[in-house]
Amino acid sequence: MDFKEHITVVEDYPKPGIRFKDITTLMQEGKVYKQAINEMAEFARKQNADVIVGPEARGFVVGCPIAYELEKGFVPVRKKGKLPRETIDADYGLEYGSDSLSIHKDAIKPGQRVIITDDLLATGGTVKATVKLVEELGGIVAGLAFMIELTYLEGRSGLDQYELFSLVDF
Ligand SMILES: O=P(O)(O)OC[C@H]1O[C@H](OP(=O)(O)OP(=O)(O)O)[C@H](O)[C@@H]1O
Ligand SMILES: Nc1ncnc2[nH]cnc12
Repeated sequence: MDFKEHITVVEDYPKPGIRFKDITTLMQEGKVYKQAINEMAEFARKQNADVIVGPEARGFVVGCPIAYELEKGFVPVRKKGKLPRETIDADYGLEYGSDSLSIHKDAIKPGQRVIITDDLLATGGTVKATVKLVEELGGIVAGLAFMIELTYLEGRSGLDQYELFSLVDF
């Protein structure tokens, strides 16, 4: 299936010079969305995932249905201040800003095999902060799965030790 033709490129959003890859048009097509999730879930299954982790907000859009399909748990990584119990935090930068991400301290058990999912890999700031949180809790990062990879931003660099899967390259 050609997933790329269902992704809309929006010029100069949210800032001049950014070509925003909008997955909402792909999500509107039920069969296309399902097929995209199935392919990502297949990767997670092959990596023997125990649990799926996804960063707010678009990481939930891909991570939750993958977890559901595999009958595994889903752990949300949220922007700082949004999780109600004790957290650990990590700062990060992204293509159009910077922020801080949090995970509940008891969300991952040491030795669990974790797949980190998100809609898109750009600079890699978000996924690297998420990897840091998972590893700090003793999780094993068994793979990283994205719908989209912006290869020109080289977000992969520094992630060579992890299995990385993406459905579509720009
Ligand atoms: O590789 P990076 O440079 O870190 O960029 C990728 C991240 O940017 C977007 O999220 P954003 O922070 O815009 O938040 P949202 O999902 O809440 O829209 C996207 O969903 C990824 O999480
Ligand atoms: N170009 C882009 N399109 C959509 N989401 C993004 N997150 C970071 N860069 C992005």
